[in-house]
Amino acid sequence: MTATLLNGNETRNALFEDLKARVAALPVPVGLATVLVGDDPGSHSYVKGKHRACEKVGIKSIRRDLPEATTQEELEAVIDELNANPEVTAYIVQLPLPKHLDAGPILERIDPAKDGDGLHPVNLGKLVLGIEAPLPATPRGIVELLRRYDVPLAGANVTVVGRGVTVGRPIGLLLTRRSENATVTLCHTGTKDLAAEVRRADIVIAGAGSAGLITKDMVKPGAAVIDVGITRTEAGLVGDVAPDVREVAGWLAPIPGGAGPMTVAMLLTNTVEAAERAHAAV
Ligand SMILES: Nc1nc(=O)c2c([nH]1)NC[C@@H]1CN(c3ccc(C(=O)N[C@@H](CCC(=O)O)C(=O)O)cc3)C=[N+]21
Repeated sequence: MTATLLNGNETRNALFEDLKARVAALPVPVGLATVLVGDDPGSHSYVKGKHRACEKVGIKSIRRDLPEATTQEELEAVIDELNANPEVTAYIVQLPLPKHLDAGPILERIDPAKDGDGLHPVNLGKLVLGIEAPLPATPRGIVELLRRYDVPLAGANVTVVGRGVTVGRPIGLLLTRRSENATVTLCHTGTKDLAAEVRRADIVIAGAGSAGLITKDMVKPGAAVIDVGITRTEAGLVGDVAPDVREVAGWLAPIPGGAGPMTVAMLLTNTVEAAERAHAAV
């Protein structure tokens, strides 16, 4: 028995079709901007993917590519410009920023209504409170992927590995909403017995960024396993989930082709929803 593939590429394509129709139905143009500082090859490749996605959906894409030597003040001025720019429905600042820049004040400066990532402090606060707002893109993509494949969520025991702000911290907030009703355990480097926590999970979400951390012996037969821990090596992308896990898992969202494409789909979904909200408000 080998795991059913949770196909993020196919699911993204289906979501793009839906978004394309929603963009076409809006009386106003929709625009997504990216801010990229420096020349990290990984970041360049991700940003390129986001612009390619915009093209497919009919969203105007706007790029602000800045040199490595950009100062905090210069970057803040770009944020202010994008906040004020009526062509920009939503945008993201590609992370990580170069070491001399302080990401916190930059991310807080983004207009929360234009937050493509759903990671602005105000929007994370709204998620805690259950108030509608842009949702964290990767967690939202994971929940959507599980739903599309009918992986049971209500009452499921979910073990999340990794407490990062983009995945591990917020995904529990999504999965424990009444509409999802899962029970969530958050594991991290201080967890006493990681193998035991993973072994009792119906769903494992691995976003620690530690290549091959989740091994076959740790996974309950039939469990759904979502790999979100990208490590770039000479040989290519490696996930947190060891390749032979597919022999025991019931479902597997791999790297590549799982949560990554879903993140891009949800960035665009947040953008279209921001346009729909802005339109409804006038
Ligand atoms: N402000 C910000 N927002 C982000 O959403 C953000 C970020 N910064 N910094 C970096 C991470 C990483 N990330 C990915 C998006 C898509 C794929 C993706 O589509 N991956 C393909 C493979 C792409 C490839 O081959 O490079 C896949 O998994 O199939 C992966 C990773 C978004 N991030």
